[in-house]
Amino acid sequence: MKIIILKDSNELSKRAAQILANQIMVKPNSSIGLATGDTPLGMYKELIKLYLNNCIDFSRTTTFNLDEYYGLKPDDPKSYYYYMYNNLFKYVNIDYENVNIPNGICESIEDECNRYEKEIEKAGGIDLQILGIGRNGHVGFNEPDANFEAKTHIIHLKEDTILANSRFFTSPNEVPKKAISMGIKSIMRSRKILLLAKGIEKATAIFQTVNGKITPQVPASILQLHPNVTLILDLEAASLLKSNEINGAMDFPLYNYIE
Ligand SMILES: N[C@@H]1[C@@H](O)[C@H](O)[C@@H](COP(=O)(O)O)O[C@@H]1O
Repeated sequence: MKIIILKDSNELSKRAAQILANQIMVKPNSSIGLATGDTPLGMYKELIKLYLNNCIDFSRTTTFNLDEYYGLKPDDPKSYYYYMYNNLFKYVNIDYENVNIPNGICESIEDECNRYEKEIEKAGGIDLQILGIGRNGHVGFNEPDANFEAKTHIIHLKEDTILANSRFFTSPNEVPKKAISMGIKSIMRSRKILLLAKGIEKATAIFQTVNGKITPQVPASILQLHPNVTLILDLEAASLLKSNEINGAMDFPLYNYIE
């Protein structure tokens, strides 16, 4: 694991956008795995700026979103389709043919999950997967007690996730109880992974991800087994990491990574 600690979320967003833009510059037909939530919003803003400055061309890029709420239509303002459209896609030259987001209103969940995995395969796998992290250590919507062998599947959301995500809804009751999410196996097959975390409420999950034992109770801990993972953290999310506790996760003492 490579860990980059930056002083605030603006710096985090800029750095993440630079890494993503570099991936597309080096390989214009890259497949990029995208995440939603509050954390990557700044990165999407930075990507739009880079696009408007002619620094990035999305025309040959394929995207795969990690997840979608089950039961929400794409035009529902709470859906992840709506989020992606309004926070990135409508501002850049992405070809909608190349945009993939699980269909939250599919007739058959099984068919939809199989279809999604086939699309990832057809695209040649994911080159760079962006991840956020839940405060309980979930990635995508792979909740604690995760099945590390799972590909795209339906997930029953935990109470903590429903509560945490209720900030985007008018009340916790409105938050869908299920979601379709790429599984841990789908995520672990990505060639590179970039996990972003900011804020003190992510500090424990980050500590466990980097330093804890690999366990389905902390789904993100499986990333310790991935050969090419970079964590970009702000100071608060990194605040529980201490250089002498990091178990070789970093090549250098922590302070070398604070920029
Ligand atoms: N399914 C998403 C995750 O992909 C995201 O990482 C998490 C954290 O979101 P935030 O960045 O808003 O804390 O929220 C949701 O549960």
